[in-house]
Amino acid sequence: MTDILSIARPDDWHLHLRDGAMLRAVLPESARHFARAIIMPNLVPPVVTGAQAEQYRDRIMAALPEGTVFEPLMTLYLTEDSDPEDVAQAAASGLIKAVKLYPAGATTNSASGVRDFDRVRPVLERMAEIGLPLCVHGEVTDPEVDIFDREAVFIDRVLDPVRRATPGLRVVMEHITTQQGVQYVQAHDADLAATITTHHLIINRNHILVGGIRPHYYCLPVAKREEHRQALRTAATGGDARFFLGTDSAPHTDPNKESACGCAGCFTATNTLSILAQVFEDMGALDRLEGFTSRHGPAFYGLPINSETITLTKGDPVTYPPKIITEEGEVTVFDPGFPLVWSVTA
Ligand SMILES: NC(=O)N[C@@H](CC(=O)O)C(=O)O
Ligand SMILES: [Zn+2]
Ligand SMILES: [Zn+2]
Repeated sequence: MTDILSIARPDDWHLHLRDGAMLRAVLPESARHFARAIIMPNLVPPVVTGAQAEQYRDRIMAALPEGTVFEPLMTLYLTEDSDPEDVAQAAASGLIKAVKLYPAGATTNSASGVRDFDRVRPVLERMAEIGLPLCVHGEVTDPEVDIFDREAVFIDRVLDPVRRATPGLRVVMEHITTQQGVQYVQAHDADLAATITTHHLIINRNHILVGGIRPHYYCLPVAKREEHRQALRTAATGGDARFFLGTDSAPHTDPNKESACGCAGCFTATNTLSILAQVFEDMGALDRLEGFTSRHGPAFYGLPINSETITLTKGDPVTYPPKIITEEGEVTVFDPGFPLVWSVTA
């Protein structure tokens, strides 16, 4: 039985760091274990231009505790007014590693997102030319579509047509939650990949709703039926390089979660690696953890694998703070519902 595991230092390919006091409080939680992260641009106002991304990157670096090494990989928020030239320049300078597509109204801070896909065609075509990936929040916003079907319908109605219309466009389906998402990735080539979150490997929709409503398990896309969670676990642990970790760790203060209209997002930065080690052990796939956390993502983004390593050790139950204290309020750390026994020891 393996109880010590050394892997290349992980990266997080989908992370919300926010700004100001929240940024200062949550950044150390990610930087402790992760070398790099794709930083989501859904601030208020959103990070749309190269200049805004540069300023945001500087604020992140300024918030980094002394002696900590962490590289934020910046993204731009795609709007109908995004300028293809600005996007291309930000990519050429190495500042940004992707552009993020939010359908307008699909999730937290997505009001500036895309309504009419024809209006972003010039940007998408430019991205295809230069090989810059598009990260997609894949849910339709049509009020007629049931919230549990919004990802599957998005694939048919939006994603597949956009990909056909833009040959060569590299796409990451962010935080997939369905069997349909897994199958869509498997059916295509290496230009299409998907991130999978930690929490979607742990919870299904019952965890949110049975025995009382659990606001800290509410995120978007919302967790689906158990069969979908099983499909995600099989995909994440199966060794296919098109699936990699994007935690989607998304802090909201407790009052904003525990509310009559609670915000969507699970905060998993603190205990993600302990949880993932348990998932991979349960699936008999500990030898594939490194691929998911540390190798597949860099391969897709064309970046080197981190040369440092971290060590996971199985032993006494891991203690972690149930809440992170911020100047804006407390943020509850995701509770996987079982004791964690894998700790990051080095
Ligand atoms: N995942 C979430 O439930 N929330 C994210 C937005 C997102 O990734 O869709 C957030 O910014 O809070
Ligand atoms: Zn999203
Ligand atoms: Zn997200």
